[in-house]
Amino acid sequence: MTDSEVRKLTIMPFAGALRGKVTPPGSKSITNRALLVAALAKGTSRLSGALKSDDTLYMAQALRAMGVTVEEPDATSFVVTGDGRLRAPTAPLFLGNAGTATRFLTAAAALVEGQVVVDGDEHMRKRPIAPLVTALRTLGVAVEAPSGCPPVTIAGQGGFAGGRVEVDGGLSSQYVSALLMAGACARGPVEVALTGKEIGARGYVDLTLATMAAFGAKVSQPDAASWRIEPTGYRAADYLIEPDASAATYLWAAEVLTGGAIDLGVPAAAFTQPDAKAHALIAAFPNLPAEIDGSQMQDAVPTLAVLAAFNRTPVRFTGIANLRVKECDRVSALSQGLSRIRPGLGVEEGDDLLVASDPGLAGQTLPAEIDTFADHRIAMSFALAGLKIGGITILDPACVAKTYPDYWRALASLGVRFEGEAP
Ligand SMILES: O=C(O)C1=C[C@@H](OP(=O)(O)O)[C@@H](O)[C@H](O)C1
Ligand SMILES: C=C(OP(=O)(O)O)C(=O)O
Repeated sequence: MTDSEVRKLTIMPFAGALRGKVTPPGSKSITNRALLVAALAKGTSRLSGALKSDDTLYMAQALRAMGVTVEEPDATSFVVTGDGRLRAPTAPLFLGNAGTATRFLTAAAALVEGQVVVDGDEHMRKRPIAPLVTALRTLGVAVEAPSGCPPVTIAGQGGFAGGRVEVDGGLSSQYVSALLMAGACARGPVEVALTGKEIGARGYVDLTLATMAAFGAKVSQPDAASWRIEPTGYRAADYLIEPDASAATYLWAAEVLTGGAIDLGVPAAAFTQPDAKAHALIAAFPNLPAEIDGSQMQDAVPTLAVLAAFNRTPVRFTGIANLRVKECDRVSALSQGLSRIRPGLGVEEGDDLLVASDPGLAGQTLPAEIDTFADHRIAMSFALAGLKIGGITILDPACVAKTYPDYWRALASLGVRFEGEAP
């Protein structure tokens, strides 16, 4: 059976405690940042511990299409050789549903001499990019995105002068990261300022700044809502990418749900990514707090929401409005999936998600087909419910390839069994 033929996967409940060792793959966020800044550097950079998945392979492929040499000597390394310039690709850049690749390359395309079309799949074509387009125009970049979503057409003029730009990072912090990374290659200093004080997940901007610094960029922060980037360009570097914290949340949750012990090979405190904050909450299970603000650990919300279904008391998720513009509308997908298990288990209240917990769900058989809406995080989080409830079937399980192609193999290595062949 090929991956595309695997339409559904039923998780067999796991009676005991999950034990074993699973190393999460490399961080998607850091891999795609490092690939881009390495491509903008002069010389050869070796990225190790990298993620190889749909999102990072789309980024690598797009960089190759712009004249950068990106080699893959093994399953977790990229060797990137550039001459400090990106060239105009001969065809549109197709980036699937990779938000990072799409937003980061939209800004970097301003450095190209010639036209670049940034496009994605039907899901990406519904994900907003207008705030980034507006910001790039302020910097004098000729850019069009008629629908407010990809495709985006950039008429690159080989760079831009620099100056001050305001950007609304409310819907996505990736707009800010995109401007920061491209900013180091402008002809003069760039000041990026937030229009509001709010930003979806500030930790991702910190991740951007850390990667930029590792490749020689100089960024100062005049105040909490603005950054000044010097026109240094990037220096090639060897860079070790840490494991993916969002991927780790499924393993942490599987551990507490089954009372097991899974060795991730890296302590939670060692992660620098925002989702590592979820570890402390997961460790509190089955006594999760009555309210969880998901704004600073957004990609961990699906994990926490499914875990919350087994908590002692209900949990309200707040600060998650922008989950509606991720790979799918995650607020809706989570409430629908939970309510398929039991009506009313997940309820939307405005942009909040209310999970009506019930520890008694564990051990029951409640057949439910979970529509993943092609969203890897919906697939991976609802698989956790299947560890405790009989009859949980994940539709389109191959969608995990976006960020964690080995997910089903990782669960199987811990002893989890499936009905249907795992992709
Ligand atoms: O910068 C990044 O690497 C990311 C930022 C977050 O998105 P938004 O900034 O769009 O909320 C996160 O959900 C995404 O998976 C990765
Ligand atoms: C939101 C996500 O991805 P992206 O925005 O990078 O497509 C995610 O991985 O959960």
